Amino acid sequence: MEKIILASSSPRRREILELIGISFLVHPSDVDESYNESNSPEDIVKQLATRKAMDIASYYQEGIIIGADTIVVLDGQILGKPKDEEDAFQMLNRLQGRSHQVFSGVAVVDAKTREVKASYQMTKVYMDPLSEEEIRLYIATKEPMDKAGSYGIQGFGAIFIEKIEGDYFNVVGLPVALLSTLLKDFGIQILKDMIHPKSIV
Ligand SMILES: Cc1cn([C@H]2C[C@H](O)[C@@H](COP(=O)(O)OP(=O)(O)OP(=O)(O)O)O2)c(=O)[nH]c1=O
Repeated sequence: MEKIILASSSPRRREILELIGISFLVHPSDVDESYNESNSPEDIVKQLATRKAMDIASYYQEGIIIGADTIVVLDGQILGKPKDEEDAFQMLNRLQGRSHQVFSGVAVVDAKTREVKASYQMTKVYMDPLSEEEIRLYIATKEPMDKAGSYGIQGFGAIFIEKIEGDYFNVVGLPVALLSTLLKDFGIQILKDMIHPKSIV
């Protein structure tokens, strides 16, 4: 059976992969995550996911490497992770009371052949109005600081997400149904090949 390697430092991505019961190793990439602002959001997340997966593929003779990248898009402008608390405040102040898009790219690389398959998902997220005080209280939890758009739908942020249209896991950082489709292109069927015996109850 092929070894699966998650090229990510994100605990959320690890938890999502654990949810579906596959066995994998974690090997985070520290490649440069800069991008060309004139590219489309979908191209940016696919490129960054591919860059992370290709970087880690270079350490292995064989195995299937998974990379991912998530950004928030508001009025055509990309919001990544906040630089500091003030930046988080600015982002949340812009996002509150309206909808935005979350794009996640996923790339799967076969380390042996260097074949790459990359795709993306978009989820529309509606955020409730937030007062300045609420934004400051939320920032004080530190939850925003390592997340695109400065919020986590899976944490305290759940309190002010009114609804979403699209894949929830895409917002958290790993659109797992899309990943499953990409893995099929490499001959891997999660339910048939990969479910870890310990996860079956
Ligand atoms: C919008 C949103 C983002 N996020 C997270 C997902 C990603 O981890 C992060 C965006 O940063 P990324 O650069 O995509 O990922 P990362 O730096 O955390 O990890 P790595 O590059 O090593 O894979 O924002 C949430 O956890 N919840 C949310 O609701």
